[in-house]
Amino acid sequence: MEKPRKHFIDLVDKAIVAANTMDREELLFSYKGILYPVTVCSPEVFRAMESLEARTDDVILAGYPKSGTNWVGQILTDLVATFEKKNQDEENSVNEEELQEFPYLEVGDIEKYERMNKLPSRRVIFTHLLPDNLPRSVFKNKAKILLLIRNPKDVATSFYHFSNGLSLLPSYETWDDFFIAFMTGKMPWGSYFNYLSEWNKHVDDENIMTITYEELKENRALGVKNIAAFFGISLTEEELQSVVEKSSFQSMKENSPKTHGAMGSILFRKGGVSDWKNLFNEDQNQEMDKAFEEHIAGTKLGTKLKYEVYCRT
Ligand SMILES: Nc1ncnc2c1ncn2[C@@H]1O[C@H](COP(=O)(O)OS(=O)(=O)O)[C@@H](OP(=O)(O)O)[C@H]1O
Repeated sequence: MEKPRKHFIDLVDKAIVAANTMDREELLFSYKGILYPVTVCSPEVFRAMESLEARTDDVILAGYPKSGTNWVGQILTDLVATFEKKNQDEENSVNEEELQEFPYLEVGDIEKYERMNKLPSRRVIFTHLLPDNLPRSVFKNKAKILLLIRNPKDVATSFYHFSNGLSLLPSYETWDDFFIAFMTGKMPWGSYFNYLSEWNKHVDDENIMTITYEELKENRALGVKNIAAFFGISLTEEELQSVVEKSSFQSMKENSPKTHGAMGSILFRKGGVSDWKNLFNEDQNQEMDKAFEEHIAGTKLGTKLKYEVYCRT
């Protein structure tokens, strides 16, 4: 990921230019009852996505927006690239530049999936989508999925700052306005509580591993090791250590002009745990605690989130 990701940066830059000419009300569209940004998604692309032929050796990262998908995505991309590099003979080596697609499955053009069907393994794919909105072949062909979740108060906090920083998303005059929209699911990619409930139905699938943002924060080296083992990526301690080092917040932020262009300074914001304490008032805390109790507490994903540790005052 050290090389500039031109395709990524170009796509985001074009979307920013388009969004700058639009009214706030025009920025999102609804597809199957869920909102998405018009500048990077479209119904035509969602329909074309069904033609993706998922493979058992695909490396899929699923995470709601702001749960750390760019972070874990970097870890996965680096793990796969390191593994492929040492296992590839020179003659069959492929030009990585030509192979690059925008890493988020649902972002691109209608021909993207036909191109992806021709890419060699292993493909690394990120997505913010609900399980039911993924191409059916993902579950049918038992592609491996790493499900990333983050405590809902920090997700909301991160989403608020991102919405106000990036013109692709509707901005909010106040945190209180954003909080209402978040709690009522009027967010791009839908409600986070619904996201957790829907993915919770798959949590026991043998091809799914769940990891939390907070556990990765606490022990990145262990997280990287577990992720590599789940995908059957066998690397030396030194190689793993290099992946760990390159995925520190500091290192990714410094490298972000090359990897993310203008969006980098907005995306790599604080990269920590508990920033929600700077925004939530007492009523909002109670409202989210109640929603968590109603929708997620007691489920496997709910337990994994350690709400008592990360979300109580
Ligand atoms: N290396 C590393 N370590 C720790 N945290 C990191 C890292 N990289 C990104 N981040 C933080 O992840 C948040 C962005 O989440 P996403 O990448 O899922 O955003 S997006 O929805 O795909 O735009 C966003 O969280 P906040 O800082 O709380 O806003 C990023 O800072």
